[in-house]
Amino acid sequence: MGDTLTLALGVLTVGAVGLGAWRRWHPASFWYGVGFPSRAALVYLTWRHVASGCGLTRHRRRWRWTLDAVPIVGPAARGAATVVEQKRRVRRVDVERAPRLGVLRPTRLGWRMRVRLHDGQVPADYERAAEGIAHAWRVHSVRVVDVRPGVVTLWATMRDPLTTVTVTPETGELLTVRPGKLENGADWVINLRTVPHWLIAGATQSGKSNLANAVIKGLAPQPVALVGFDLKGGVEFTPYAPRLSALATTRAECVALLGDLVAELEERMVLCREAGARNVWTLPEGLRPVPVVLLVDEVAELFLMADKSEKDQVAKTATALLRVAQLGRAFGVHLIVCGQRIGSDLGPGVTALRAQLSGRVCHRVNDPETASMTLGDLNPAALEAARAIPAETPGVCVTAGQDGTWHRARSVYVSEAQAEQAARDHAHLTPDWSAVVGSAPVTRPAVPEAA
Ligand SMILES: Nc1ncnc2c1ncn2[C@@H]1O[C@H](COP(=O)(O)OP(=O)(O)OP(=O)(O)O)[C@@H](O)[C@H]1O
Repeated sequence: MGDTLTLALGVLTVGAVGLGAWRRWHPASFWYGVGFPSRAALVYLTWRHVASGCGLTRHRRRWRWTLDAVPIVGPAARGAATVVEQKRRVRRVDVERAPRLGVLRPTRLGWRMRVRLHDGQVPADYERAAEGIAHAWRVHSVRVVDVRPGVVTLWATMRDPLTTVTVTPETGELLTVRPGKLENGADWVINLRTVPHWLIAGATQSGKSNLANAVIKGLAPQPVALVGFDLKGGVEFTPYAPRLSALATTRAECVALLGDLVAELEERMVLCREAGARNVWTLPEGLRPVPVVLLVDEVAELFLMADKSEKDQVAKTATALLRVAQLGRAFGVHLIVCGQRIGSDLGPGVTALRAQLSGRVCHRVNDPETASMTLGDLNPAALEAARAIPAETPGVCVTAGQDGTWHRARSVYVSEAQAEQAARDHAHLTPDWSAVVGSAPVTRPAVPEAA
């Protein structure tokens, strides 16, 4: 029995050592052959040491057989034998108990397994230990996911899936786009019907515009009205004008468009009330108004004022944007708000708006306050992950939804040319602003000359 066990452990260890060399030239083959069983065996066999090193074990008093009563042979036996006779064979001793591991389940990029928490432990203990566990298991990262009472799931990934991202933003589903990949290898999906409004923060060159490109490319083929607020003088969104129902490039134009949208929301409210529906999605299909997605680039520009004369305009903008955010979920108007810096110093309107934007994306940011504003109220661990995003990986971000989960993610690279092409290809789907809001267009985007 002992020999068989030794042989089995030997085979598994040799397999694990061989695996290192094997993976170097053929990473895709990791889970075949000896890779999976040997890795699983190593995880289970070393778990007690790993848990001990990461401070996750607990000491318990247990009855144990001891070697105290084994007779001593050799020169020391003389004189000692009498003492040994008096010792007990079974004693209560301190033993270190590691948290119990569940079944190791392979995933595309690694594995996941449940861990039963010791009494008094909380998931945060495992979040703190995750980096240590990742080093001990020699994997890219370990994340704590799927927290249930008394149990957490550890998700280990062998390599960073965000190094190269290849997905198509178009999903074919209304108000749903697939802008990139999540760290666990799954597609990153933004469903505006589930999470209606999004706040996207990021320093310059962090990948905000690229994400907006992916969103535009994903939404362009859908029967939705796209509206742009581009206070960088229109340089970001003007190229997509063929697919935009309206574009505002100054604050005055934004105020006018927001006025239109608020009036439209009020009309949709009346429509729903008369039809006995609680929201536009429960209306009969023929009555359902076209969904509107409002993209705001550089939100700080909406709130900053150079002098007191702009105070009224800023207050109007903030109130209207807040109303759109509050009422939009039920009445099919969605906000995607981007900004380099989002801080309470921009005014109380920003904090109130943030509370309504339940979807959050935080790229690399320059100041901790922006990261806290974007993620801090949802999950402090996500905040740490966002602060650790390096400058050399544009597009990498931390995304959090209203369900409390968060992920590292990366948007797929969508060049301006690709997004422009998508806007031109689907220009025929652009609803006229007057048809959308039932009023004459205040701001019609100038369609740029085709190259
Ligand atoms: N997901 C990505 N994959 C690869 N490269 C990316 C990705 N996202 C952005 N980039 C590259 O990073 C650079 C900056 O991206 P982007 O223009 O989107 O940043 P930004 O945050 O909008 O910057 P700014 O605020 O200055 O406009 C671009 O050259 C872009 O090609």
